[in-house]
Amino acid sequence: MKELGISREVVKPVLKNLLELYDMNWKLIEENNYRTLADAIFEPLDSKKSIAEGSTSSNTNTAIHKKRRKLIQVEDETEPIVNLTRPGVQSDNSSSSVQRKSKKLHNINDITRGTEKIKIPLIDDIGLEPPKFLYIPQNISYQDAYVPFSIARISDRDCCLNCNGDCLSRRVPCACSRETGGEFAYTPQGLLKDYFLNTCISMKRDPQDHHLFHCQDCPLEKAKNEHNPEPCKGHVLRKFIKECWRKCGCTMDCGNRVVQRGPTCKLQVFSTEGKGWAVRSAEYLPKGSFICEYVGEILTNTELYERNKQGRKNERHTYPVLLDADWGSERVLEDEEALCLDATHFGNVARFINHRCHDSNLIEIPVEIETPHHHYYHIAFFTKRNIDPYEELTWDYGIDFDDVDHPIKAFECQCASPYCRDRRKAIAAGGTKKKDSVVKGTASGSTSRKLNYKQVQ
Ligand SMILES: C[S@@+](CC[C@H](N)C(=O)[O-])C[C@H]1O[C@@H](n2cnc3c(N)ncnc32)[C@H](O)[C@@H]1O
Repeated sequence: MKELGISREVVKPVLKNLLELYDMNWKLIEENNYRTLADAIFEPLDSKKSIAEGSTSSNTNTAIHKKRRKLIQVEDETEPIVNLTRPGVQSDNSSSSVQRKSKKLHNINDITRGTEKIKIPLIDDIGLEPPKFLYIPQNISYQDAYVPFSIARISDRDCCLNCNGDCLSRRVPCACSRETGGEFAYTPQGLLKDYFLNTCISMKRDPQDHHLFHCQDCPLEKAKNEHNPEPCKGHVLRKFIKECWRKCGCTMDCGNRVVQRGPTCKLQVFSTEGKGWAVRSAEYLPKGSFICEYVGEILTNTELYERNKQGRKNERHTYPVLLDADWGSERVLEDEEALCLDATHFGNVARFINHRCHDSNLIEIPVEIETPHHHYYHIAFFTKRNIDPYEELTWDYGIDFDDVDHPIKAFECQCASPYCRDRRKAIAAGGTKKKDSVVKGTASGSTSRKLNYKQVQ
């Protein structure tokens, strides 16, 4: 304790109380590197500080937290973190299921089980239920999804067979830059270029200002109401990043291969009060940094609908992501081509990233890697601005909190954004927000309210 700058005078009375409480059993106090003692010292300090700051945030980067983190070393849990429910039965990942259940802290040294190049610890300060899922570093088809990767399906126009080394250092950009207008989306430092990132941010923020594609037979509307679907509300034709791949002559170090190399920053999963598990980075991240992909099972929309139906009564999904960036460009999509990613049972670190309305610090961008056919693609998260160490990483799920028919039911949003779209909270608090202050039409039929958000961007 002295090493942490805690004086004898502070330790002594706490220790005395603990010994009395534990019938002089030293073993209980020594366990986990004197964690009980540390908790007993820090907890009253933590709560005093939160009261003084009027804050209940669990991730406040205070000196106390720093000291405590130093002491509480992450245990190496050799047990797999899975306790997988049988296929088809949803595990409950709603915020209610991730509430504080016991005082036992579930720290894990590396949730990836060595499947990523980096270790991703799970740090529990408050005693949350451990997550029930299996970590996978890459997407995998559940059953019916049609995801054909083949050399023959990549034309010579869609790859750079004759390149070698690093495509970014070529004087004339190669064929793989065509998707991004003849310029690569990445800088030599591996960040997304500003112009590209800013266009993606603007398309997400103001979809109504961009071209919407309307499907003739919208898979989303069919999932909501199979027999009498409403007309398609429109999908934004999203901008894609295109990375070099197997048919390209460049090396794995080529600057146009960022997402496929996997996460590299110091990510951590941590516990929060109210939102369950969350993700942060232990290091500073400049604007345009790649964080991770959204990895999960590749499902057809029908499979997702079936899963929702089965799980509806008592359990909830993590938030599945529709791969709808190109849906409207085809007249009718076959069912096995309308896909989504579901990270409920199998997923990567992205399944822990929480939602924040409008001013989230991450944005999800479609990435073409193995196939030029946009029924299937990757979803990659990039930072929208510079991010300080230990800031929670969030993205806007695009939820329409008013859409009661949506296959995925919205949760009660606790994002704390001044632009929060969840009107139920405002109404419960006696607010009088009117329906006409809402503008329909983001991708996936989600809703966005017209606020002064633009002015703060
Ligand atoms: C993709 S998961 C995110 C990780 C999740 N917190 C966990 O512990 O597994 C989505 C779920 O997290 C919770 N969640 C995410 N963002 C939230 C928010 N802004 N407010 C409340 N709950 C949130 C909801 O339960 C949601 O269904």
